[in-house]
Amino acid sequence: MAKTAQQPVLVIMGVSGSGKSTVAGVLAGKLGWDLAEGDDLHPEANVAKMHSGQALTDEDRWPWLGIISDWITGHVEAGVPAIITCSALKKKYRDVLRAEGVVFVFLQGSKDKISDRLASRHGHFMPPSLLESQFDALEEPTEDENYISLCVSASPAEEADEVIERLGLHPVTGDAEAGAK
Ligand SMILES: Nc1ncnc2c1ncn2[C@@H]1O[C@H](COP(=O)(O)OP(=O)(O)OP(=O)(O)O)[C@@H](O)[C@H]1O
Ligand SMILES: O=C(O)[C@H](O)[C@@H](O)[C@H](O)[C@H](O)CO
Repeated sequence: MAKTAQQPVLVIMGVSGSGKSTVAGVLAGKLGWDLAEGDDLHPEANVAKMHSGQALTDEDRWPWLGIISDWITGHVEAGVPAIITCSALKKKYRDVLRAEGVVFVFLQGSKDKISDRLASRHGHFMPPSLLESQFDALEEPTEDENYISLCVSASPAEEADEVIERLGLHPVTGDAEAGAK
């Protein structure tokens, strides 16, 4: 079971299309917490590379993970609870992000399910053709990591409520249900 610190930082992780941005947005609204979108922190060259249909390498990802890690550390040190999205596909990437109070929220879904979602998503730089490489890179979190995993079959509001309930968080609305409306 994941340990929840007084002022946690949640890293919403998973392959492209698993719903990280969507769930993080709903959660941040319900909790009233700071939110950052990991995609917005990529160096421009990374975005251009993905847009052109090429998967990122470890070398491409390190500088980006460094920026995300700094954002996390800033919040941990200031004692400000927060949510950030980051694919965090490999254990060695999560090792860079891990800090006191960090909880990984892994959005887990089948390739078919996520592929359907990507097929109906428009206007995003990440092409659906890269999904295969995302699953190839994925190393699911293991027991020694502070994480929970969520099956991505519920609505975004239900998924957010599940995170709130399982981590014992407190929505600003006073009631997880009320925030879903
Ligand atoms: N719980 C859900 N139920 C149904 N559709 C969802 C759900 N969560 C997200 N979606 C849809 O799936 C698509 C992918 O979601 P989203 O963009 O949030 O994923 P992501 O993991 O942030 O992707 P990326 O890493 O590529 O930015 C979007 O079109 C979104 O509207
Ligand atoms: O690690 C990676 O390959 C990248 O971070 C991708 O996962 C993208 O950032 C994102 O998912 C696309 O929208």
